[in-house]
Amino acid sequence: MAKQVFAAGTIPWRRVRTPSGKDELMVLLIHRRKQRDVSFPKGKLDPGESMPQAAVRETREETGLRISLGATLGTIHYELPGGGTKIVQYWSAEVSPKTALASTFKPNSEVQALEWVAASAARDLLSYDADRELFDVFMRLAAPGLLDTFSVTLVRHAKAQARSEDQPVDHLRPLTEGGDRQAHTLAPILRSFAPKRIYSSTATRCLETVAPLAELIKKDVREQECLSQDFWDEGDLTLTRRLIGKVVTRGRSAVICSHLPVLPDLARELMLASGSLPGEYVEDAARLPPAGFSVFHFSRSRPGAGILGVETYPLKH
Ligand SMILES: Nc1nc2c([nH]c(=O)n2[C@H]2C[C@H](O)[C@@H](COP(=O)(O)OP(=O)(O)OP(=O)(O)O)O2)c(=O)[nH]1
Repeated sequence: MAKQVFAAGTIPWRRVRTPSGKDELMVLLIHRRKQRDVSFPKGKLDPGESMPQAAVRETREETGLRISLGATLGTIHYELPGGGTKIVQYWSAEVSPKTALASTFKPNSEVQALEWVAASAARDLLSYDADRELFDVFMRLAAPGLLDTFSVTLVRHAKAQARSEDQPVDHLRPLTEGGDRQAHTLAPILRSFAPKRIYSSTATRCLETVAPLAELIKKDVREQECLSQDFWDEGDLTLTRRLIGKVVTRGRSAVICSHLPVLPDLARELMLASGSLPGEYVEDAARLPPAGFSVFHFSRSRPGAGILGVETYPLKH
């Protein structure tokens, strides 16, 4: 099979007030020294690194900006001059005034200059067709004002020990050693989406799955009975619906950890709370292996505009 090279990146954006008092959307372009081209920040994955982590790291290395990931923009593909295909996954990334001020960028051997340009002028400045197609996806979100996004990530707990004589209570089963490794692998990946809240089923295997994330981002885990399998078995979704409604209305990124049978209902509630179109994508996003997760993106100002994108990660560790 022809060589495939994986990379990840972002389209950093911000709004700037013009002298006439209007907000203008700006995007960040990078001018690379060696390639003499104009593109967006991105780069190859380090060994064992996930796409979301690489996108955040590469953006920081190339621009000095500490961003987190917004809406998924999908992947672009192009043939490399030396043979093989490059596959690059992108996200939009909002750059707040504080983040922009804290940039540590200095022209270096790779990136010669950074250029904030009006989004209306950016397309013509890009060097490559693939980047122009990516930019068109970005503008399809920007034009109707859907760039300010938040995400809700549904996580299936990591691999848990089977019920045994030592631990006969399902609710109290801990993670296996491998499950614990999965939980630690998950934490920095989930951090890429900057969750502000972590909700979990009260089951030990779910709490242990999000514990490393909670430690990493210094947030408490909000234990929710309604996310547990025991509660779900009783068949009343009233509290689950209330929780998902609250998360969507709040409009801030959240991680929710639960169990395989509960996840399809959580995904469906996300669909209903945001007035999204039904479809197989909802069930697909809930069919997760242990420690797998799906990130649902919504508009912050108009969550009722529906799910803007879903990305699913079956964690292979
Ligand atoms: N960035 C980019 N490069 C492209 C595209 N199409 C295309 O032929 N190229 C060429 C330019 C370079 O000669 C070659 C490799 O560039 P590259 O940006 O993918 O790879 P790189 O190793 O320089 O950089 P990186 O992945 O570490 O960021 O591919 C495109 O759409 N985007």
